Amino acid sequence: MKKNIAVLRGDGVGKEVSKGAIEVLKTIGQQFGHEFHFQYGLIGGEAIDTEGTPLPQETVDVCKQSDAVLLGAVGGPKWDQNPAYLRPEKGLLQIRKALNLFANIRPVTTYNALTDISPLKQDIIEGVDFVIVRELTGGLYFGKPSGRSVDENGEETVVDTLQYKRSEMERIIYKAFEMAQTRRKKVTSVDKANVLESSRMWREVAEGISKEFPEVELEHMLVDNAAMQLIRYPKQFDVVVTENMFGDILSDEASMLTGSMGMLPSASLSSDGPSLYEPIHGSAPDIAGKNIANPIATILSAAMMLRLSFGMEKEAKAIERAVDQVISAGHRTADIQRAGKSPVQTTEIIDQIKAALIEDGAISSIMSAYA
Ligand SMILES: NC(=O)c1ccc[n+]([C@@H]2O[C@H](COP(=O)([O-])OP(=O)(O)OC[C@H]3O[C@@H](n4cnc5c(N)ncnc54)[C@H](O)[C@@H]3O)[C@@H](O)[C@H]2O)c1
Ligand SMILES: CC(C)[C@H](C(=O)O)[C@@H](O)C(=O)O
Ligand SMILES: [Mg+2]
Repeated sequence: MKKNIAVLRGDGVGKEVSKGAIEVLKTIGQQFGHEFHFQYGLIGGEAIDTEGTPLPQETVDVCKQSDAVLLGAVGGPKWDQNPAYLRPEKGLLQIRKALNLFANIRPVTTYNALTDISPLKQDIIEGVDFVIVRELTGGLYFGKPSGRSVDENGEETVVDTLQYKRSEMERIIYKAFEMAQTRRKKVTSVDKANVLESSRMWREVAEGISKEFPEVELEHMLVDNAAMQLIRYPKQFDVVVTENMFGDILSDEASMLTGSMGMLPSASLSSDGPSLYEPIHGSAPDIAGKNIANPIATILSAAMMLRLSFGMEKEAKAIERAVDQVISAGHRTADIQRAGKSPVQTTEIIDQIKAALIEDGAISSIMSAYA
């Protein structure tokens, strides 16, 4: 198969981790006979510096012409004091809107080999396997009005608006039910219905859609409780669906069940065009440029791209198996290494994953499973 992949490397570790995903995709292409063409676009801080905007039109065009988009991460202290329209993160929100990436799928799957670095008891995290379905193009991030003003007494006032259309709630909750149908048939809808009107409508919509999926169990959970339950007993979750900002916060928390922010991939699915794949983490300025970032979240995001955008299930599984092999063999970047053991560098673990694909049989074991 021939596929065009738009690559937005972004800032900080975004560049280092996206390199890993590209190299792994190239290896998969060679091994399975696919032609992946990579076209690069600017986004975030780098785009501000060179083009004067966090999302140049050319980048949007490259993405729209692609079959899927791979993104590293944006942001960094250099741009933290910039006005809102010149923040790297603005570019990320704009590309999500421009490509209608309404559904952000964030799978949380723990690796048994990594339970040794968790402060949680092994039986709590072993076998955790759930998905956060985060609404991505609405809510507080996009509601209007938003901004500052000065009232008649000269006092500064600020407003952000949590706004949703019913149809925006319907499509994301529907997606969650569809996914639950193919999994363990449970949807946990997370909201703050004891306070927010938007959450009360969210609950209504969830109840309505659940009637179309009689075999899927629906439960409602308040977001503060959900934050606690994620740590107390994460195995209770199958599909968690929630609005934009709750999903952002809960997924960073959930990443620690897997050991690190550097382990959690994501897919941002479009309603009408190419989808985008990115790690859930940011540009990690504290470790950028040191060759120590964990590229696995981005490599697993590439696997999601193969599965969800290209229908390449075997290829996706081969990557997941290679990652598992490398971690199980004890090769770990600093964020997931045990105290006293020496970590491997970003470029080393990328090479090890590529080697696991080719030499150590991750591909051949997948091929024989499918034979
Ligand atoms: N999707 C994105 O592009 C995205 C996501 C989150 C944050 N950001 C931006 O990134 C910048 C930094 O934000 P932050 O520090 O709050 O969040 P962050 O996710 O960049 O980092 C949080 C912590 O996790 C660690 N970490 C993150 N990714 C890692 C990896 N791959 N390997 C090892 N450790 C990793 C970092 O070192 C840091 O200690 C900000 O400008 C923020 O807006 C961008
Ligand atoms: C950088 C920021 C706008 C972004 C978000 O909140 O969506 C990030 O935290 C993420 O999770 O992708
Ligand atoms: Mg986030």
